[in-house]
Amino acid sequence: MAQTFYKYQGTGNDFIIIDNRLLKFDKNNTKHITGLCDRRFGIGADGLILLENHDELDFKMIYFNADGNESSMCGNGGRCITAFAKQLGIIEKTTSFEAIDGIHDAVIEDDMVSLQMQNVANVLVTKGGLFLDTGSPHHVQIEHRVDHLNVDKLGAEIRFSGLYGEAGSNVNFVEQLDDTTFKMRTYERGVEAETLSCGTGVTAAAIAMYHSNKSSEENITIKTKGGNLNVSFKKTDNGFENIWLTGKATFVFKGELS
Ligand SMILES: N[C@H](CCC[C@H](N)C(=O)O)C(=O)O
Repeated sequence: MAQTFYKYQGTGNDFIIIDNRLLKFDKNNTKHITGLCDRRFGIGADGLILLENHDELDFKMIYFNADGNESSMCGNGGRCITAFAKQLGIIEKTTSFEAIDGIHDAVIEDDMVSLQMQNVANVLVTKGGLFLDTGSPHHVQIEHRVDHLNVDKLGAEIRFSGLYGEAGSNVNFVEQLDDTTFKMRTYERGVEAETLSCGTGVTAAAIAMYHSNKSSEENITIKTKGGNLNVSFKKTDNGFENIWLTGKATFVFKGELS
């Protein structure tokens, strides 16, 4: 029987999402996942997400980058799978689900989804910027103007520089607009190109801007090519807690895998 797929986008970060509660999808077929994510020979997406059953929670999220490899947490994907779970009738307005970095709560209101992110204990100084892990690893550096940057080139140089070992890191370029607003572009590991937004990256940038005293607010708006995202958090003695990533998550179309 053909498998149905759903295409979602969260502020321009786009995903193929599949209801895999019957465990029929071959997670080890990297070539198949890469093919589905290919923008010419396949459906086209930055990543592929599986929704599976969980013993106690509403569902489990499994995330693959467009390179076909299972990856670390995807913030925009977490927002989109929440909207997908509502579309399937698994949840109403709130949920708790498990992802690779732990348990996430989320709240959905119309097409806006707020996703709680894992706490962040450390923000490290690195070559040219800051490094932190918000469920995925992120290099964050401040630029005067991000619009004119060659993000694919600069991002790849940092991502493959060895600065972050074999695993590498996502790379974020941030421009300050005012005390609570920043513009940002991201080179995404595993997509190996600029994406229109990156949820864990936006979260990292907001925290990095507060950490470096560029903002004094615990509620920051990040403008990305794909749309605006909001990050709220609480600074505590243990770092950053009660971190919420909020933005639109939209169903685009559904189809059948051949
Ligand atoms: N490419 C990332 C995972 C997806 C992150 C991004 N799509 C998000 O919304 O957080 C990585 O390999 O670390």
